[in-house]
Amino acid sequence: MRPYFLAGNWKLHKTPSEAVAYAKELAEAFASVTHRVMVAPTYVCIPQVAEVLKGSPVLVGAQNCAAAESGAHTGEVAPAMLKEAGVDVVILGHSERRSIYGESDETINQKVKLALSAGLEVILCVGETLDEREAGKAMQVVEDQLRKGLAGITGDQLDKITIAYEPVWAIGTGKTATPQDANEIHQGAREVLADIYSTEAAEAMVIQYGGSVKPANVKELMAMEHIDGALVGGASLTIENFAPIVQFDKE
Ligand SMILES: O=C(CO)COP(=O)(O)O
Repeated sequence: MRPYFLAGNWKLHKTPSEAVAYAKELAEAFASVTHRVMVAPTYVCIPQVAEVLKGSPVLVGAQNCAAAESGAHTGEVAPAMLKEAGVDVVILGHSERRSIYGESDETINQKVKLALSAGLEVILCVGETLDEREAGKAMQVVEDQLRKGLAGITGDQLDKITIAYEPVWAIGTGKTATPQDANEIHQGAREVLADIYSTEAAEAMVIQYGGSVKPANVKELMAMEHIDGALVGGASLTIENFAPIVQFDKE
């Protein structure tokens, strides 16, 4: 059985004081949570949020990292710096990093390698745009992003990697892929992973769905065979929305 992994990506939201107050609510709400849970604040909030979540099962995420370990990279934060600041998991290859900041698969692959060597876990995001979906190329895009993002990553590193399938057209739009459509891509992604690594390795990999996940649709998404969790944006920003998502199977 793959463990469910529910993650919140706060994107460009919450000041340090707001983040700390919210982290306290999360620590209390998820003190005895059974699934894996993570929240990813902005860089400046990480040390304080990590302090609040110390001893809690809620993992600390970062939304990005530098593609270098140190040096002349103004404005960047290196994976080892994140690790020391209390980060457990880094989200890489998010569609907003790809589209707004022009990150290529090669840069993302470099980040994946550096993050793993710094002792961080990685959530590697993949997903097609609306044009690509309408052209019938969704699976092809996802396959390409997986192969390039994981280039040079060995089978024994896979337990530190989660894949997040986030169709770009479903992010922040209120449009969700149907559970069946999402499951189909997740299954295809698992077949790609089986081809690169092995069936056993692919079966063990956690694949999250992301894109307008909310309390009202989380249950049916999580019921699908190949959907093992969620990467949540907007609905991860309040306890009212995030708690029922994380505890989707609680009566
Ligand atoms: O991009 C996302 C998470 O990384 C999804 O965002 P929304 O849940 O706001 O659609």
